[in-house]
Amino acid sequence: MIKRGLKIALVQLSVGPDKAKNVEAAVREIHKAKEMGAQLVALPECFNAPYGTKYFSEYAEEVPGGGTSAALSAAAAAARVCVVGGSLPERCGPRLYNTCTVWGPAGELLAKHRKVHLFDIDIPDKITFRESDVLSPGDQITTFEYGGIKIGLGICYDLRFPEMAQIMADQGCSLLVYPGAFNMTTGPRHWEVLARARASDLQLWVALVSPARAAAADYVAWGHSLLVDPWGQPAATLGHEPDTLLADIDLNTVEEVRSQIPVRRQKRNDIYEIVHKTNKCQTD
Ligand SMILES: O=C(O)CCC(=O)C(=O)O
Repeated sequence: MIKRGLKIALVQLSVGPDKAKNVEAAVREIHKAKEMGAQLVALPECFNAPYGTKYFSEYAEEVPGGGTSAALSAAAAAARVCVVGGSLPERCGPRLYNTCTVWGPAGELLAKHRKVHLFDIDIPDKITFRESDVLSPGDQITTFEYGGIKIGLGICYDLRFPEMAQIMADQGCSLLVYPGAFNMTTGPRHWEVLARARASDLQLWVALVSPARAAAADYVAWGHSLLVDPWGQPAATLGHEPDTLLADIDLNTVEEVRSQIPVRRQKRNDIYEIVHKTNKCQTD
């Protein structure tokens, strides 16, 4: 069988308060990943700023147009790789978004995804977080093609919404990439199980990319960036230190699982259905 696929790198960056240093580190890791053979390099959620509602406005930039977008575009072009640029706080007029950009190997913007589901939770004595105090939600589902693979994008909390992943699978995705930063409460409980649920339900590859854990940060990320195969099995995983996961996405595995367990054809669309409502309002 001819091997069809893509070598991907998930870069578990250490993120601190110095934006320029964060972006420089990301660029350095993109080049290192390319040297290791990666064709697609993915960064974590909020990779250019500490994660927290009090930081979003200070670190926000126009996307594209800001310095971080320019640096990612230039790095993708110089390394000739596809870069899934984690996420960064985006400023658009009076609004702020949590936004992922994707850059092609000529430095072109291939996709832009604004986090659709904002992270608002309250677990007493553990974690209370309200992104919606400062961020606006995106209103579109985002997919793009690279290296013959259709890829779907979500950001962190988006992972909890199976309908969104289902629509991306229905649109032909074989890989879903979620830059994310789960925490020390929900990380150990849900990070891996959610990735495995999406992968096994939809019979596709799922990649989660976290920042490295920084014990002194206001928000302590769980780490454990992870790739799950279309059987729902972890194919590779990191600890919580800064590190890069390098792995092959094999498209044949998608077809193998889908033909051997044909749930996609066995769905009962006569009794249930998921509907994608395209939203024509987002203009920028
Ligand atoms: O869903 C979770 O438990 C964590 C989500 C999160 O940290 C985020 O959306 O940034």
